[in-house]
Amino acid sequence: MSEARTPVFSVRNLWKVFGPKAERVPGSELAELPAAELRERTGCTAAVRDVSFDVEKGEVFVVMGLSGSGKSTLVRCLTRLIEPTSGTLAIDGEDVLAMDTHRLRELRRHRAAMVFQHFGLLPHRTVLDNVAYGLEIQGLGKAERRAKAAELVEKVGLAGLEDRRPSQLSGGQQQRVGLARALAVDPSVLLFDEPFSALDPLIRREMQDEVVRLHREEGRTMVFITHDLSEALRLGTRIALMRDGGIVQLGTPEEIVGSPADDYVREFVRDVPREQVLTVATAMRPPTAGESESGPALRPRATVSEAIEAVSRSGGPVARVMDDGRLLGVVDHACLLDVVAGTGEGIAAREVTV
Ligand SMILES: Nc1ncnc2c1ncn2[C@@H]1O[C@H](COP(=O)(O)OP(=O)(O)OP(=O)(O)O)[C@@H](O)[C@H]1O
Repeated sequence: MSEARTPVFSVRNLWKVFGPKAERVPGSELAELPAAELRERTGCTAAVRDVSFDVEKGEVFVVMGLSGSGKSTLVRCLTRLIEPTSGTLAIDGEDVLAMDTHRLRELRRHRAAMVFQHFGLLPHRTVLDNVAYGLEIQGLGKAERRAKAAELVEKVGLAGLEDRRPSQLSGGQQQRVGLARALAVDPSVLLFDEPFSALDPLIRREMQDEVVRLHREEGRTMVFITHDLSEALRLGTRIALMRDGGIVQLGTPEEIVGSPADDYVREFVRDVPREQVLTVATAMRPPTAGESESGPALRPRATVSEAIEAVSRSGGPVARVMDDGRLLGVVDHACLLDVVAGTGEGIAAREVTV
């Protein structure tokens, strides 16, 4: 595998079982038991069950699921804040389970920085010093770390508040300090544990925009835990949907909403406005004679909702899906309505390579 393609995290057959003699569960017939029966017979809880995935460089990998599905345990296993029971785990190709204490500390400080829901700020330090803290433990000189911290404070939109203490900030502002502090060490991956769930909806939205912006501008790799489906759909390059410790589906927002893997996922995404998630690349069909000449042009990533607007504004029968001047297909009223009504053939049947 070439270096550019090495995943940031590579996780295979990972288990975390809490309880007495936990290591006897993975791979045995106990592993097949439903959660309640396993608990009854052994006193153990399988918080993470045989999970495998890669986190690719530059993606926002969302871990989503209801309370108790195993999200926090899984993400804490990635830096061994929780020790996995079995399986393999690598960061940038390096075996995390083989790391000694020193190397692990280095991993958590420099390579995989965590942003928590409870910001974990130092109450007696100013905003600037809280951000500089991560650099202090890295051994940077005072002037250098204050300059770098000031830059980051500005980046997360807190310029002017450098000298305040955390208690003098709103929840959203405190969360921005936490984010700036995590960014200060320039980690290869940022891990977010439900960072915005305590914030009110407007501030939460602002923070989500901040994550989208960071991702777009810096291509940061992020692992983001949430139990909120709309947050997952908004932020995720891919989403791992967890249930009872296992991943029931891993895919793009469009795949999860357009082709749910089973009834559980289908129920989970039932109320999602499909036209806002599914793209014209999914909805389109081949053009018939004459259709390639006119009609508004859309990018393949345009949502069905945007296509509906374009078609209705143009008054014509179709919109064309174009990529770099190349016609990929067209969408007409019927294709678009199929998506809204959920009566289409589904992504798998229709998928067109773009
Ligand atoms: N230290 C522990 N000892 C025993 N069981 C635990 C421990 N930590 C977590 N669990 C159990 O593991 C399962 C997964 O918990 P986890 O906190 O990972 O879920 P979660 O999806 O992050 O939930 P939430 O959204 O509520 O934070 C739950 O059944 C939980 O009770």
